[in-house]
Amino acid sequence: MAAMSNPCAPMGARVGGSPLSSGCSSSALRFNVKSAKSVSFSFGEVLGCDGGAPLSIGIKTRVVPWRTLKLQSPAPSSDQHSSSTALRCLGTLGTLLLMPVDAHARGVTMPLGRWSLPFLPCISMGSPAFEHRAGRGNFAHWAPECVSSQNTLKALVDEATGTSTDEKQYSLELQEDEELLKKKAALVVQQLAGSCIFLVGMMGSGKTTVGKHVSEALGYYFFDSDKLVEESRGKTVAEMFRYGREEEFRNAESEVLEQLSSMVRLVVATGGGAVVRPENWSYLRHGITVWLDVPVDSLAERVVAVGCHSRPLLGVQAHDSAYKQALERLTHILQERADFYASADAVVSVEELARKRGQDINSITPTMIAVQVLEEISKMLERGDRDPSLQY
Ligand SMILES: Nc1ncnc2c1ncn2[C@@H]1O[C@H](COP(=O)(O)OP(=O)(O)O)[C@@H](O)[C@H]1O
Ligand SMILES: O=C(O)C1=C[C@@H](OP(=O)(O)O)[C@@H](O)[C@H](O)C1
Repeated sequence: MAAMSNPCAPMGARVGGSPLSSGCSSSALRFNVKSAKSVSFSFGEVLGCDGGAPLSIGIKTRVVPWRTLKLQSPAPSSDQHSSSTALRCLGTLGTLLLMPVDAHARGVTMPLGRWSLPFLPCISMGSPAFEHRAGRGNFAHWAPECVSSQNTLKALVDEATGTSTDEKQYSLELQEDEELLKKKAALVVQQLAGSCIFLVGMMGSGKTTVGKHVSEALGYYFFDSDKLVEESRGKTVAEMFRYGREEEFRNAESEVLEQLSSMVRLVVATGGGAVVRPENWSYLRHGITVWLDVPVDSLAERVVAVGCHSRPLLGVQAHDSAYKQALERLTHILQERADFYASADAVVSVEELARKRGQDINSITPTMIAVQVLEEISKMLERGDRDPSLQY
């Protein structure tokens, strides 16, 4: 953003009560560039500049009530774009996340804490480095320190820890999704007639997370096949892989699936590799299989955010390039398995869901995905695609 000398000027919005068109207001609030804090702002309330240094503001993104969030910074070469992005961000209520300028740019993955507010524009104090350096990082590593020239910051932080209008709106939307899930489940549970649901998909696709929502809504039991394998062998998945015992893990996984296949009213999160063994399909076909299809870059962000130690197949070693390693490995694994996943009875494409809802992929919550899982199962059963003799 080197050439963005006065990004505020074209916006004509008000910052701290003063028109921006005359330049950046430094009286409203000054941020220490090293800072990393979350504060809440109302529309056009406060956006100051430190000694005339430009602010850059990331593209507005809907925050998921989940652990990771992808933030994108504006296109590096387009000042115009940055300005109009800034304007759009100002046009929302929300939280502004202040990031150290020299650390990270596009595609930042970070754990979310208290600042899980609906709209999270990402702002940084203008530094050419910020806009032009691609990087990834963990928010927790950034030193939180924020300096205000007035007492404004404290008020803003206080506001951030309270309940904003947006939070209310957001929790309302979450409630609506929960209601929708319950309604959908009440219908689909009849159609299912006790059949189990096996969620398949890549590691990190949300089988466990979404599966719990689906099972709760249906009044089904939930099982994570990895957990059952660990219990049956008295070792973690990572331990089994570490000692070169993938075969032992795969055998245990097949045993677990076989046992589950004779049961009813279950939602099962299968391990990402379960689909590869033909034998496993003979078990999975006792129930309804649903593929959670999540773009590979989102998968990489998620698994890196929670740490790759529990997913030994990724073989991610160095922390500083964890995302890159995970992305490469996941891409490769997906290529090998895509056809297997695609032979599931139903597919939920999170990308497609996001497109239909006009939202960012990272804003699609597990509850929304759970609704879609039931929707796809319902459509599939209505079409009569599935051989009824395969049901339990
Ligand atoms: N819809 C979602 N949006 C954002 N993060 C998600 C979503 N679903 C799951 N996650 C996160 O991704 C990670 C992997 O999810 P998990 O359910 O364990 O996947 P799987 O069981 O398929 O390996 C977890 O940290 C979870 O919180
Ligand atoms: O994709 C795979 O081969 C694996 C996925 C993991 O499960 P999740 O999909 O639950 O991460 C786990 O079974 C094991 O690490 C192998």
